[in-house]
Amino acid sequence: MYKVGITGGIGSGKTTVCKVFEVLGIPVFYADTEAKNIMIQDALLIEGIKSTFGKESYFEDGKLNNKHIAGIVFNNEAQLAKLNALVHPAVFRAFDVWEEQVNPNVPYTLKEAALLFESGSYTMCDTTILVTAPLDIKLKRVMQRDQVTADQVTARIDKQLSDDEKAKLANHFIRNDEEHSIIEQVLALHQQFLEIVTDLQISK
Ligand SMILES: CC(C)(COP(=O)(O)OP(=O)(O)OC[C@H]1O[C@@H](n2cnc3c(N)ncnc32)[C@H](O)[C@@H]1O)[C@@H](O)C(=O)NCCC(=O)NCCS
Ligand SMILES: Nc1ncnc2c1ncn2[C@@H]1O[C@H](COP(=O)(O)OP(=O)(O)OP(=O)(O)O)[C@@H](O)[C@H]1O
Repeated sequence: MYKVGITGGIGSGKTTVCKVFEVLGIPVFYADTEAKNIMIQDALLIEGIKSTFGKESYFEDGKLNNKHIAGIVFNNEAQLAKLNALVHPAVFRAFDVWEEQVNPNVPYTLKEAALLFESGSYTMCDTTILVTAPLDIKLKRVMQRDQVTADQVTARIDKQLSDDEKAKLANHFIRNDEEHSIIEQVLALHQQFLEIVTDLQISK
């Protein structure tokens, strides 16, 4: 199955863009959401997180204490590396299981991941899309969506590759600012992917 990786900095709008692809019938694997599911379901991972970041990493009802973990890892590179090393391999495995179960008649699948390039998972995709938006728009969107401060958003931005670095690795681009329509850009890319997949099938 042809695999398209999609990424973008915090608040760039990658999830919003993926919802448009879903309307076109394209299955999307949401790595960030999956990471959160695994973090409350996988007993070994839960143990690893508790022993690394403390028992307060979980509430009594088993829910993840996002704020506690975010407060530690986004202020300390070494702690973030530990969290990534615990969570990312489990997310890679979950993607493989998900791919096996996808309807084989769909033309391609999308993998949405905030850290597609940083984690190296782009190497397992056939092509990639980078969603970009100006910094002031990203800050405004995330502060409004998550009720957080500009400093909290900036702490995460600082832990991700810059858009310039990501652009060197990306194959396709979607601009999600106030001047460009996401829908038109998604439709154009969808058409391109359908043509690529058809060409690949003919040359088989
Ligand atoms: C630290 C956690 C608990 C904070 O939860 P919170 O609800 O505040 O954030 P959420 O998961 O919705 O992520 C929002 C955005 O933060 C940024 N972000 C999340 N994790 C990371 C990370 N490891 N490194 C850099 N940025 C990150 C991304 O832009 C992401 O889209 C959570 O992000 C987490 O468990 N992260 C580790 C897993 C991970 O790496 N996920 C991302 C890719 S699989
Ligand atoms: N073109 C747009 N116009 C208006 N609001 C938008 C647009 N694109 C995204 N948003 C809003 O901005 C916020 C961030 O978008 P979204 O959640 O899709 O970003 P993301 O890149 O997935 O973020 P994160 O990395 O934090 O998961 C959301 O509240 C979304 O509804």
